[in-house]
Amino acid sequence: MASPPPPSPRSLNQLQTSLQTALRTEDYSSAAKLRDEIKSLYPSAPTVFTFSSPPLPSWLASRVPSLTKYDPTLKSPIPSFPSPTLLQSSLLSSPFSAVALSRSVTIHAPPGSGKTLAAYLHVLTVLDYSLRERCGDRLKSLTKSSLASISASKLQAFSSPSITSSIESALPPPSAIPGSKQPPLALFLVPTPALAVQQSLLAYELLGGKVRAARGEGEHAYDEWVPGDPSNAFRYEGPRGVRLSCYFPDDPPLPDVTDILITTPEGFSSLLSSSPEVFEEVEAVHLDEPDSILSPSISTALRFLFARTFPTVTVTGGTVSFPPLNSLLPKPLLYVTETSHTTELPSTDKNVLPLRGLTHKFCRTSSATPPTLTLVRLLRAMKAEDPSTRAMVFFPDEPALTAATPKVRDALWGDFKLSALKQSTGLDPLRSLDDFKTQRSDLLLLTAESGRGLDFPGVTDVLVTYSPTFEDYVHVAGRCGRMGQEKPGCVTSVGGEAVGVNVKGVGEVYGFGVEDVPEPGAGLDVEGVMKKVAEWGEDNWEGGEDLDKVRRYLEDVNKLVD
Ligand SMILES: Nc1ncnc2c1ncn2[C@@H]1O[C@H](COP(=O)(O)OP(=O)(O)OP(=O)(O)O)[C@@H](O)[C@H]1O
Repeated sequence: MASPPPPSPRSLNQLQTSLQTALRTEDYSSAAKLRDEIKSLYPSAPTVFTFSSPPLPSWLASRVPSLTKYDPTLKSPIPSFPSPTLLQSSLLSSPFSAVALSRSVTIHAPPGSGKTLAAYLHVLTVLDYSLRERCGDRLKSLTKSSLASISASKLQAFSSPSITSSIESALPPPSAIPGSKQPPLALFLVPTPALAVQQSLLAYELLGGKVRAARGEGEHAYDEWVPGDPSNAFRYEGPRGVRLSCYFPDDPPLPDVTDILITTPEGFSSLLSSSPEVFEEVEAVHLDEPDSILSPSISTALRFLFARTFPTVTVTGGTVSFPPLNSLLPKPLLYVTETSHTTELPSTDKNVLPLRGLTHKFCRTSSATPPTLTLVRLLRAMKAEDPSTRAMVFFPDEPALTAATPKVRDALWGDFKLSALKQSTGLDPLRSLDDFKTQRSDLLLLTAESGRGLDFPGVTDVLVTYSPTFEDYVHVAGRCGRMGQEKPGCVTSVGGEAVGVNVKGVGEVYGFGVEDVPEPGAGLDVEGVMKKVAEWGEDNWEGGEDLDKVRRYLEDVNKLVD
């Protein structure tokens, strides 16, 4: 059997994050070294150093670098997007304004490389004229009809962007817009409701909104409303009052005025059958992760839509099967990767991208130890070695996730704060996501399906408890080691022999080696300690720590062994 390939180089995501940190902290000598390292690894990659490059409308070019995000280790917010990633650079330096503005762009890059922002930049550039015209007309008609009576706060609410969603209540409700119907100009199709909400918040901020939240704890506490914050609405020059809607099946009807619709394939199908007129003015369509959203019926519906409204189509994917996509998309196509932009059709069916910079491990569970016990022991060992461990554990489906959650929560009490993302049965999936995102929890249990495309800061470890498809492995592994994270990511598969064979198979296709790690034991001589405790009596026992370990061992056996 072929020996495993050498370990991947330091991840591009990590290098770019370190470069942005060096620039922010004005450490220019490190910045120069990092820039040279990136250049030597990707000599032919097109580079654009700022968002102020020609294809972006000026309001968007100034908005993007002004947005800020929370970093738990710092007192004040830091820029979310100080400069383009290599992928965004590649898109910005491509002839997208000339070739692809009225056609399609496929953006294909590894997880965590900044595809989402790239897609929104592209779609908002395509919509620039129509959005400004629509929003400008709405404001004009409001001020004309009621300028004398309109209050400053009403005007402000009207000219701020808004999100309508049945599952997101953190933002103020949109003010009513009098007058005729204005159906969506853009349709975003994403795999899950959670991802739709996550993306709508990005779009909301790009379009002049600010997601207000008290962040941080103790000495790091601050309110995101910072006086003079460059991302506040006063400095925003783009279209005002854009209406975003996240729509899901069984939601109330879509608001009459919706400029941008973000939905799942199920939401799209349900709208298409109940009110097809909603799609009559669509100028731009974004398909996120085509491999997971394009069923035959969705493809047929989209083909019909493309033939009627001739939209520009933007596709983003970490894994992309090209033949079905190419037969669906309007021509000509532009293919953008981190290192190239080309109109040449990719020669392979699936463009395989390296999963750089991640460590991949396999822990084989013996038949004597239940997998959940091994999982718990692994997580404990990770936390003991590095208290900043933040982990995501993937289960094959919701029943397996639901069965494991209470056991893992009890067993790891005191080690981890746990959230579980149960898409269909959970009480509040968004609450779980928010807890993990804002670092109120440091362990998230979920399924590959519900975790598609979700972005969390600082995830050091991903644990996989089953044999995913090769594509799913790429997606779940890609939840750690993302842009914005300097710590390396580690993916550990836990299970029987078949799980090991599967992950090693993925490694052969994607070019990474898999390290075998031993199953963690109880960490003590249980029988020896029990014997001594029996001899000495519990009250006279002096090896206190060992006794605690024995107690924990017995608790684990009770809770985790079925
Ligand atoms: N220019 C930038 N500078 C700094 N951080 C960025 C930049 N662009 C994106 N990011 C951050 O990088 C992280 C990953 O981005 P994003 O979620 O777009 O990745 P992706 O390629 O869509 O991943 P996936 O395939 O998992 O969906 C996010 O936290 C995002 O905010």
